[in-house]
Amino acid sequence: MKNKILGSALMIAGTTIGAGMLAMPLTSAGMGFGATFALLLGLWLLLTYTGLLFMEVYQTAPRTDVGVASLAEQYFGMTGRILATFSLLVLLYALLSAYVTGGGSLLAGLLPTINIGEQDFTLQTGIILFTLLLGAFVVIGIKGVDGLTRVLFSGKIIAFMLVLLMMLPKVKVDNLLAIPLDNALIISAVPIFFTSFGFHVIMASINTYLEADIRKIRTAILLGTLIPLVAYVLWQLSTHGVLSQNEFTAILQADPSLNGLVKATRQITGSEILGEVVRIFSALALITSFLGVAMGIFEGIGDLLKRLNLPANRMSLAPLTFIPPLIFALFYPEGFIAALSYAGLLFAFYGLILPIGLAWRARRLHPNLPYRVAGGNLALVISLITGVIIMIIPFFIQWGFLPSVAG
Ligand SMILES: N[C@@H](Cc1ccccc1)C(=O)O
Repeated sequence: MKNKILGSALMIAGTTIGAGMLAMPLTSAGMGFGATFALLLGLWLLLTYTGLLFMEVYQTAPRTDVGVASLAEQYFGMTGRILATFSLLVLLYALLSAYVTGGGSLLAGLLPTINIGEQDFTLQTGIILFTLLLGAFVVIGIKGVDGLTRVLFSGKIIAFMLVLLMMLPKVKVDNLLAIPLDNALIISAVPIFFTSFGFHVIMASINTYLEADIRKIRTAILLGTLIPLVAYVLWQLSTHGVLSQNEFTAILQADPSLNGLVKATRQITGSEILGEVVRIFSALALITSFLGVAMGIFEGIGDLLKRLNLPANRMSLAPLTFIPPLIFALFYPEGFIAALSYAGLLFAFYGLILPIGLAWRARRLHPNLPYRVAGGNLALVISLITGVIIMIIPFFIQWGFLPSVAG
């Protein structure tokens, strides 16, 4: 029994820790550790809260194995179902695009320069190779992915420990005390930090797996979100503490990508090995998330095609899953952070506004549910306002009202 709770907590932590974590140092390079820490705590609280809201609403589901789209239909009719389904699919596509651009950038850093005519195609080659190699596992099926994930997940933990072990002793207090270059950067970074705490796309599976047992799910959510919080704080402590703000932002200006992070680590610490350990850790984090999200799209589109009575086999699903993110990545090979910001926009809907709406309705219709998340209407309203603000931030950055973050 205990095992299932722990397993669920690890699934939540595994889904949470991904590209967002890697993007964090890039986006927070200019905002100092203090503000970074406060932002981490606030967003952790917010997203744990909405995770619990999903669970509160699940108490009213007719069976233990209904998906979030069915819950949305139960409370908001067909419109609810369509909005939930499409926001989820577009969210997953945006995430996959981020993984492909990020993974491609890391892989390209290892390739020799590839020129076609005058043009440098190294990055594009990295992107295509990354997608083909890993996409193949997804197309072959869940068995291949399960095996690969186990190996990679252990590797990811070991690499992370190594990064911390090598970086924490080099932390300089002066670097941690650096004040933000511009206070508005803190607001610009919110969508990325927010997306880093996302896991809510697996709430339905967790509910089914733990047989809708509220106490178990609650423990799994709390533990599963605390692990990423601790990991993020330590990761930010090392990057902010080691990479001095001025040097780091200067290197990122020249190369605002994950490869830039690797370069900065190598140059500032003077350690070739540390740079490569950061590269390996980043690659493993991207690959494990890529596999999970790609499978999610594969299944989601499969369901959709079947509902529309269209053929759903591997040969039709593979291009539908991988071509859209590949097109994005080839057109915006440096769009790692941009793709994550789009993901943040959709996730603000799926992970905040949707559960708030569902809980609001559920509380009116079933006032005496055994479990209710603390905070009452005030918490619902504050979270809703935060969700709307998070959705607006990327537009404000685009219109020049807010400074843009690296990438
Ligand atoms: N938290 C994940 C992204 C994610 C967002 C929303 C839901 C699921 C996953 C990451 O950092 O990569």
